[in-house]
Amino acid sequence: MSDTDEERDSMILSDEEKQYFRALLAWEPSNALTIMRKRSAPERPLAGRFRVLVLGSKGCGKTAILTRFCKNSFTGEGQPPDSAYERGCQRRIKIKDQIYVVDALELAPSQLSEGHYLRHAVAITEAAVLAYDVRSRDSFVLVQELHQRIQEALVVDERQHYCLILAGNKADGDEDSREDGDRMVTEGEGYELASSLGGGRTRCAFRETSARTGENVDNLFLLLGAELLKMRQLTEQCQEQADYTSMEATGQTNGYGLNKSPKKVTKWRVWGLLRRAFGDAPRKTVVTVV
Ligand SMILES: Nc1nc2c(ncn2[C@@H]2O[C@H](COP(=O)(O)OP(=O)(O)OP(=O)(O)O)[C@@H](O)[C@H]2O)c(=O)[nH]1
Repeated sequence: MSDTDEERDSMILSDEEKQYFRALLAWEPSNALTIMRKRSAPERPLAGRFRVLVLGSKGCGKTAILTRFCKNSFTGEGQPPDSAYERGCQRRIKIKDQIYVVDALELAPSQLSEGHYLRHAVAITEAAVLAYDVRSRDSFVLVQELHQRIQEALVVDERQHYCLILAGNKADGDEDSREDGDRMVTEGEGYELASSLGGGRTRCAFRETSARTGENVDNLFLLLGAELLKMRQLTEQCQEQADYTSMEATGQTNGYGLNKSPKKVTKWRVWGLLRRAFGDAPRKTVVTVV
């Protein structure tokens, strides 16, 4: 490969972009202490880490969701967001008595217009919160586009997993208040979209959230975390099965006929396992909407 090809393949990033992704990849607890929500639980060894993207249209409440998740506060409707959380935050969560760190990263809508940003962000994360504003039809439409673009950004790797959760934010209109009249997307439409993003036997769900009241905000990340653990376990099992089948096949090449090499047989068996677990997910990736 020539230098020019290499340059084309690699991302050309501005200093600010480099800083952003570097911070994202090397975010150590010491850096995050100032912005991490203080927990009273004693320090325990980490069982793992989840890297989660938070995407959505301008003003749908991405920073507010992160501020609620990491600091358990809300700056107030119409107020500028807490700048400490504009690009992401980090927080520990507990799943089945184990402690995990969530690295949550926000991509600004301006960054979404540049394809390489989203591609790179998807490549270094395992899951995304697709947020929309229940008072904005446009934000709901954008979420569908984002889903499509994430699919395109996912690397062609049969073992890669990527989980999604839909979040219909600002679902805090009081029945008697003006806000409820502002709602443009019903809860039913949210459920419908979530199931269309899944399909087959893939579990489809979504949550309506409110960064203002805190409703379901923690749940978004807990659900994603639990789903990622399941996906990791499944990937591991598939890998083990693939290794085993590969070894088996190497010793019995005669049994597979002319058109099926041991490698192909292994590939099909792995696919069989994934399909059995998740139904007819897209061919290239396993995308789960929890
Ligand atoms: N009522 C209500 N207002 C919210 C909620 N979440 C965010 N807001 C308000 O919506 C506005 C935009 O919130 P942000 O968190 O800045 O939205 P964002 O998606 O990060 O915006 P960009 O970074 O510009 O893309 C702010 O005025 C928030 O106070 C919510 O759950 N309920």
